[in-house]
Order: sequence, then structure tokens, then C-alpha cells
Amino acid sequence: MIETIHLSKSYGKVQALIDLQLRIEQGKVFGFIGPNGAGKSTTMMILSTLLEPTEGEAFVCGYDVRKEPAEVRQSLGYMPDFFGVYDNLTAVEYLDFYAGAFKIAPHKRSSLIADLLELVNLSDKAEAYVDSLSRGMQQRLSLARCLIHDPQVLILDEPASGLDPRARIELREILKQLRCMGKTILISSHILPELAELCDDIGIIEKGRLIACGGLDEVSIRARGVTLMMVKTLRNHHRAALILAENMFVEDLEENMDGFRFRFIGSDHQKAELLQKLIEAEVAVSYFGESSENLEAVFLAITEGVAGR
Ligand SMILES: Nc1ncnc2c1ncn2[C@@H]1O[C@H](COP(=O)(O)OP(=O)(O)OP(=O)(O)O)[C@@H](O)[C@H]1O
Repeated sequence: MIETIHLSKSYGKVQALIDLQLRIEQGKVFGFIGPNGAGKSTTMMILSTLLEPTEGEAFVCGYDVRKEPAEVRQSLGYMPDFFGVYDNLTAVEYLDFYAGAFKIAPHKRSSLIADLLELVNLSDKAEAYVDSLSRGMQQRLSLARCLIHDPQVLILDEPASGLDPRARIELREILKQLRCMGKTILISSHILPELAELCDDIGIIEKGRLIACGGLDEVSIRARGVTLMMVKTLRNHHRAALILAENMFVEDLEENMDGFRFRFIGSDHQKAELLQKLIEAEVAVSYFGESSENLEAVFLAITEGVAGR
């Protein structure tokens, strides 16, 4: 669905993207993670036909971004990391403008726009002026705009940046719905944990190079020893502390009020055995799983490696 082959981009002497090989299958959500200036926006703009690559090829839905830009644009919705302000348009007028740009017949537009506003939870803001909307609402409107021509692929450049936690959760719920609708989604973020539950695969990019790519588990294994775990206990906390301290796969054990945080270096099988031991010792385990900081830890472990090279 999305493929790049030896894709590179230089801005003068700055090599923004170096030999990027990426393949995202239909219906997958791919998280593109990297610090500022890593090359995420450059990749997304090339895929959206807004920027010419210096070398290499890129395809969206089988269409070549260089040779078939019109087909590529028809196949994808691109959400940039900024929202252009339109002072004098209401949400409906804004979407109608883009519907016109995609040559959607006027008689089909009002029901389409109503459906899209419902999808992004903005039905009650249909007649509100775009510049009066909060940032979270503008982001959701921008997402509706991307969907106006019902593209198969969505390219979302840091859609959650600048959003408060509630707005982020709302956005994530909408993205989950889009995933259920079978859209292929490339989404970038530097707010790392937020991508964990949403993505099938992640790619970590730094200084223009893709330095790790695959399922979250696979990438975690590559960054060995960085599975951060959390265990919460309601009863027999002290017994749990002893079992964890004795386990050879537990490292950097930290204890807090209601539980523990540690690095686990064993396999899933060994993880299951640890849980079993806790339960057999009658520890009341209320949570046993990866810490939400896990993706962050993976990212740091991998990028540290690159910085050291
Ligand atoms: N128009 C431009 N002219 C010159 N250099 C540029 C231009 N656009 C981007 N760059 C440089 O290319 C590199 C990659 O930038 P890019 O915007 O793709 O990164 P990014 O991962 O999207 O970063 P951010 O998270 O800050 O948006 C950076 O070094 C950046 O300074």
C-alpha cells in the first residue's frame, strides 16, 4: 500500500532522508517515531507528492509519486502538522471547499459532510467558524478534511501535537475507528507511548535513517532489555517484592506505594512463569503488564545506540 525504495532527500547540504526502505501493507497502522528533525515530515511530504525526492522511489496504492501524482493524491489524505487558518469559513464551508477541490458532486456533499462531522464528533460545531474552534477540534476537522474523498491511505503528521490529554484520547478513538474501517495509516509522533496501542508496526527514524522497524515486540527485542514492566498488588506486597527480587530476569527493581516497576529481560514464557509464581504465593495482582513508558524506553535505547556510533 505504501512503499519506499532507497528513498533519499537532501536540502542543499542537509541530508534529511537517507536510503529509506519502508513497506506498509494494506489496513495496517504504522507509527513513525523520531525526534525533531529526524525526517518524518520530509518522508510524509514526499509520499503526499508535495516534495520531490532526491533519489529513490515511492509508491502509494501502487502509484508512483513522481510519475502519477494525481492518482497518488486521489488515494491518500494528508494531514500536515499545522492547520491553515480560514477566518471566514464555518466547519461546513471549510469541508465543502475541499469537497469541491476533489470534484465531489454538489448534491452529494451535504450528507457526506454531515457524516464526516459526526465521525469526528463535530456535528454540533457545523456552523461554528473554523478559527473559533479549539486546537483539538481543528485537528479533528483537519482529519475530516483528509477523509473527504474517501482515501484508502491516511498520512498524519503529528496529529496529536499540542493537544491536551482529553483531546488526545478523543483523537485516538477516532483513529481506532478509521483503522476498523480498513484505512492504511502512517502516523508520526514524538509523543511515543500514545502510538503503542494504536500501531501494528513502528519505525524509528533518526537523522534521516530508519534505525528500527517492525512490530513493537520485535523492535523491543532488538533493543534487548528494555521491556519496562509494571506490577500492581493489593495484598502480600512484601511477598511480591521477594519473588521479583529473586527472579533472574528482573532488573532495576523499583518499589512504590502500590506496586513495582522493573526491566524484564526474559521471554514471554518466563514472564508468564513470573506471574504464576506471584499468584501461587497469594499475591493479589491487580496489574501485570508493560509500563506505558515502554515505547519511550525502546526509543531511547535504540537512539542512544545511534548517537554512540
Ligand atoms: N525546506 C527545508 N530546507 C532546508 N532544510 C530542511 C527543510 N525542511 C526540513 N529540513 C531539514 O531536514 C531535516 C528533516 O526535517 P523534517 O522536518 O523532515 O523532520 P521531522 O522528523 O518531521 O521533524 P519535526 O518532528 O521537528 O517535525 C532537518 O534537519 C530539517 O532541518
